Amino acid sequence: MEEFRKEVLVSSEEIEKKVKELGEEITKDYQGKELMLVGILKGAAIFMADLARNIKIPVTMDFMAVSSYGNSTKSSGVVRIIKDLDSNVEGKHILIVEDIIDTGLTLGYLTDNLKKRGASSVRICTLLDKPERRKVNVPVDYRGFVIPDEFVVGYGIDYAEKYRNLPDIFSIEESCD
Ligand SMILES: O=P(O)(O)OC[C@H]1O[C@H](OP(=O)(O)OP(=O)(O)O)[C@H](O)[C@@H]1O
Ligand SMILES: Nc1nc2[nH]cnc2c(=O)[nH]1
Repeated sequence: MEEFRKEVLVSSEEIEKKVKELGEEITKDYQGKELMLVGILKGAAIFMADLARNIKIPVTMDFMAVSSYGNSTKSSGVVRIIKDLDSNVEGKHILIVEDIIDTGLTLGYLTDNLKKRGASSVRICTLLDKPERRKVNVPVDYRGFVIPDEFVVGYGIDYAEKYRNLPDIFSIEESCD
C-alpha cells in the first residue's frame, strides 16, 4: 500500500466487538423465525462469515453478486445481477448483509427485487454506512459504523480488487510525495 497514505479507521478489535453485538441483536430479533442471510459479493464475504458465526439461531446462507451499469445510468439505480441466489426466498425472512452502503442504489434495488420474489421480510445489515453520499433512502436495520465520506479498504473491501484481506479497515488517500 506504499502508493497511499493510509490510516486505520476501524480496527480489527473494534470490528470484532461490533460484529458480536450485531449478532446478538439479530439472534434476539429473529427467534423462532426462518432466517436467510444474503451476502453481497465480494465485499461482504468476510463480514458475512464473521457475522454468521455470531448468530446463535439456525440460519441459511446464500450470496448474490451485482454490478452497476456505469456512471451515466447508475443514478437510475439500475444494477445487473451477476450471480443470483441458488435458493427460493418465498416466505423467508431475508437479511441482506453488506459491507458498505454509500449512495444506497445497490441496496435500494436489491431490497425491491427480493420483496418482489415473495420474501416475508427483507432487512438490511451493513457494517459501514456513509450517509453523506446517500441518493436513495433505504432503511438500515442493523448498522456497524457510520463513517465519513472517505475511501476505505480492508475487511473485505477492495481497491482495484486488492486489500480485501486486511484485518482492519483503512481510509486511503493518494500520496502526494
Ligand atoms: O450504496 P452504493 O453506492 O450502491 O455502493 C455500495 C456497493 O458498492 C460496493 O460494491 P462494489 O461494486 O465495489 O463491489 P464489490 O463488493 O465486489 O467490491 C459495496 O460492496 C456495495 O455493494
Ligand atoms: N472500496 C470501496 N468501495 C466503495 N463503495 C462505496 N464506498 C466505497 C469505499 O469507500 N471503498
